[in-house]
Amino acid sequence: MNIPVKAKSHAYEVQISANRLTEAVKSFDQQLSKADKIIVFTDENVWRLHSERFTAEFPYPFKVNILEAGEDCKTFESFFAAQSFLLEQKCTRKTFVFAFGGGAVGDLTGFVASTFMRGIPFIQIPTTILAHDSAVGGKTAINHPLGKNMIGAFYQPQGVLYDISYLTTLPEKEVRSGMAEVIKHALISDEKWLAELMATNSILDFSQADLAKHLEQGIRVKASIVAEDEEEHSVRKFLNFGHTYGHAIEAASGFGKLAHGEAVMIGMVYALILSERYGTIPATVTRSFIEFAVRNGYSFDAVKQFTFEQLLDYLMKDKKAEYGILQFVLLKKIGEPFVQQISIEECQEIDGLLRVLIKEVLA
Ligand SMILES: NC(=O)c1ccc[n+]([C@@H]2O[C@H](COP(=O)([O-])OP(=O)(O)OC[C@H]3O[C@@H](n4cnc5c(N)ncnc54)[C@H](O)[C@@H]3O)[C@@H](O)[C@H]2O)c1
Ligand SMILES: O=C(O)C(=O)C[C@@H](O)[C@H](O)[C@H](O)COP(=O)(O)O
Ligand SMILES: [Zn+2]
Repeated sequence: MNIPVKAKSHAYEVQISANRLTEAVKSFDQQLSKADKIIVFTDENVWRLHSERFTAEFPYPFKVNILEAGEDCKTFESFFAAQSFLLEQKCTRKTFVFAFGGGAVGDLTGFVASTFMRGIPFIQIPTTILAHDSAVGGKTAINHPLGKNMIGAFYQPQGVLYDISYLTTLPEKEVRSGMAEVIKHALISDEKWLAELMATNSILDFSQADLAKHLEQGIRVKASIVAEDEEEHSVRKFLNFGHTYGHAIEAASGFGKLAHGEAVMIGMVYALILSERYGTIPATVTRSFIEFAVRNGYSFDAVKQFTFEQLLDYLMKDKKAEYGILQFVLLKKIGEPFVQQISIEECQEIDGLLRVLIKEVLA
């Protein structure tokens, strides 16, 4: 199954398959056979679990750069070390880079590729559910201690080779994190799809076929938005649903403590409460959404660990903010996102409502 991503700067495909990595990589033979070097970036966990299989399946000689796992690889230090690695390996503009891992590996690798000698080609080989989102659309970045994804570039991969048979080793926490972005794609695009997800007994143990169906649907939502607005001037903001408050919680917790999707889930509840006020989302929907989240093991404990004042500095660094005013992605109804400016006073009020609601639902 190939899904086209017609980004303005560069069109490419997401190839979704199972147990077909060799064929997928070979589909780039024309470019790869001309490369002077092929470098694979991965992380310590992915490499521990999959190096043998990957090496057997990858059809070209390559050198590997093993990164620290998780957000620890999205740092200035890791960026610098990765550039040093490429220089030490005598890489040039004829070098091709692969990102074999989750969103953290993909974000770091993409940013390194975008800046090494002002840009060398890279391909994403995602290994997490979450990466159905992160590997597509060309947002690349590292974190700054003061804020999430603060330094980065829009830089599209040459392709995305999503062999979902590599997902079977994911721990439950990462399945949950990844499914949060699937739920986000449903919330911003399709009421029926969201209802189907919410009616599922557990979203953590889909069969491979059902999971593939949801991932494909999520990728289609993302691809069509990116085709319309690659650099987030308009509709791409919708993909940030739940991220303004979510990123603040994620950054305040210390990168890597909460998985990205776990934080986004909290942020999506915050955005739903705002959507009751500015859209037509009934309060009952927000409540059943929290119940659905709790049923599937999402935790809201992180909210209690911070005061609104502690979150505010991070909130204000949201990249959608304009002239010091925060912009939230909200829903008129499920599947109909829009962007709304919200004052700091109102943000604080909603933060209070979120805390009360969580307490009530969990009681
Ligand atoms: N660029 C984008 O558009 C975009 C979109 C969403 C999220 N993101 C970013 O992506 C990152 C989150 O991505 P993620 O959740 O994939 O995280 P990740 O890359 O940190 O992976 C999560 C954990 O799972 C492990 N892992 C990866 N694949 C595995 C496998 N197959 N089996 C077992 N363990 C495996 C990793 O080693 C890591 O410990 C965040 O930094 C977030 O900001 C970017
Ligand atoms: O692709 C996008 O656009 C997104 O916003 C997808 C998000 O899921 C992702 O977490 C993204 O990295 C957030 O971007 P940021 O600009 O808020 O850092
Ligand atoms: Zn995200």
